[in-house]
Amino acid sequence: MEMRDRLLFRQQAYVGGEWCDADSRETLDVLNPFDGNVIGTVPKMGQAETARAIRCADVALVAWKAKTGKERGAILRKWHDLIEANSDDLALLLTLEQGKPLAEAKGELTYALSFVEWFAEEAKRVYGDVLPNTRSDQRLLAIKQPVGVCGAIIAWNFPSALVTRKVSPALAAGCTVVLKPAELTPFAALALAHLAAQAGIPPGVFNVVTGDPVQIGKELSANPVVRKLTFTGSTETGRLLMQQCASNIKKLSLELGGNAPFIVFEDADLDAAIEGLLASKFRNAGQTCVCANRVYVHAAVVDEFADKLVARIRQMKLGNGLDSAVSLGPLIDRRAVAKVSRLVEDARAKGAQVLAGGKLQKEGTLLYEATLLLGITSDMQIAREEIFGPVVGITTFSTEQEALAMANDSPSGLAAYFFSADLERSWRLMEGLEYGIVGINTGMVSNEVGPFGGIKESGVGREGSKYGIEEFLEIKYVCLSGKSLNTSPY
Ligand SMILES: O=CCCC(=O)O
Repeated sequence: MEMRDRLLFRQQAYVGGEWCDADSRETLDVLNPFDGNVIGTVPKMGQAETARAIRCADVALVAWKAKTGKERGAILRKWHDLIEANSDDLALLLTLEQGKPLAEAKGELTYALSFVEWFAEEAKRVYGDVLPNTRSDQRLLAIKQPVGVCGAIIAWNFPSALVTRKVSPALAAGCTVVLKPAELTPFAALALAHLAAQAGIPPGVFNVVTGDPVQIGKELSANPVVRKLTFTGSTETGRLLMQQCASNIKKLSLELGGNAPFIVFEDADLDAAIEGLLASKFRNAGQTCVCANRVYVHAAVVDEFADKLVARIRQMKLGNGLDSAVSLGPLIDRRAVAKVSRLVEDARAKGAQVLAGGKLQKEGTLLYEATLLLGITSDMQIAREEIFGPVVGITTFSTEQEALAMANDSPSGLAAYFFSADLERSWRLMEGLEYGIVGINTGMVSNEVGPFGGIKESGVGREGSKYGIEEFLEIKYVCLSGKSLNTSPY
């Protein structure tokens, strides 16, 4: 399969409107997770190049924030249209570097586009407020202004959608951005930067630096010119970035790990629950922060649920994402395989039944089979850790209180799901779940309209939605005082 426009395959970083190499000329190899072949290389940049990109973003900020929201929105709309026109190529690139099946890669592009479209429109809807006076010789206002230069660091699991979910609201608000894609999946972001340039996003407004995550992350958090850092990735890295940003009290948005409970009550539509679980759990081979992670099924229906689920799991085809029959791609790297294998082996050793999968399809590959484990208990590692792989582990419960207590027994608080036909129970559960996102009778909650984000150790801030642009705006309170204001004859 070939790309129609090879120019989208950029192997240099994009800084201040120029395509450039690392000062050292060093590069990093990017591998196809399906076969381990090198797809290409990107510059191994560090602190100095990041500082340069920040300076470019700072210079570009003056003119970009001076544009009206409508003008910025129109440029974002052009970016949207170019991404749409090139989405087959972009999806191909995504499958090559990330491994997800091509149909899912196309789905990710649609999802990525939804954020650009949404924030192109939101750009013109940034309102302030006229506040009630406390004195008759004063007038009070709250106006909203762009935060300034923003750093963005994204994960490897959604290399396109995470770019647009962060960059579109930032640009819409009038901020400029220096983005670091994941070392494992940099090409999607570079292709999007290429299209941004074509769309007329001015030099320096959107910069992409590739390379050493530690050095780039340190500079983006320590450099005082960067006024906000937005990050998607692990809780561990989020905690470190939060500490680094504390030195200059930088504004932060963190989309961190989840450990989503998925509860199936005895009154649920079991077929719908199975479809919901498959959609949630096996999206991107289970490598999604909102994936169902701990599955709780009521004792009265667990056997029927497990039987039906095994049948559906056995229909899944694992392999090369470019093969149209494949519904499950490889894991991202050896570390991911090691983690999934450790969790499955620990559960098996402690008595879990393996009803499907439970191993690599072939040693030496990253192809981990869709797996179903029954009899998960709280002493097993899989009951506490985020799996980030195609493994369903079922725990049985008997009462609503028990299910809710187990669901909330986690330091994470991103997404939670449950299936029930009982309206009052649904309302109770929705309120009781300590999560930023709740899916009721669905396993798919992500879209541009819903505020995406977590509570507890899953992060701070919200992305997408009407709230997403607020993360890139500061409120300025204005108090205008004047003697003639209270003597005005009008
Ligand atoms: O894993 C992070 C993003 C997942 C999503 O946006 O649904």
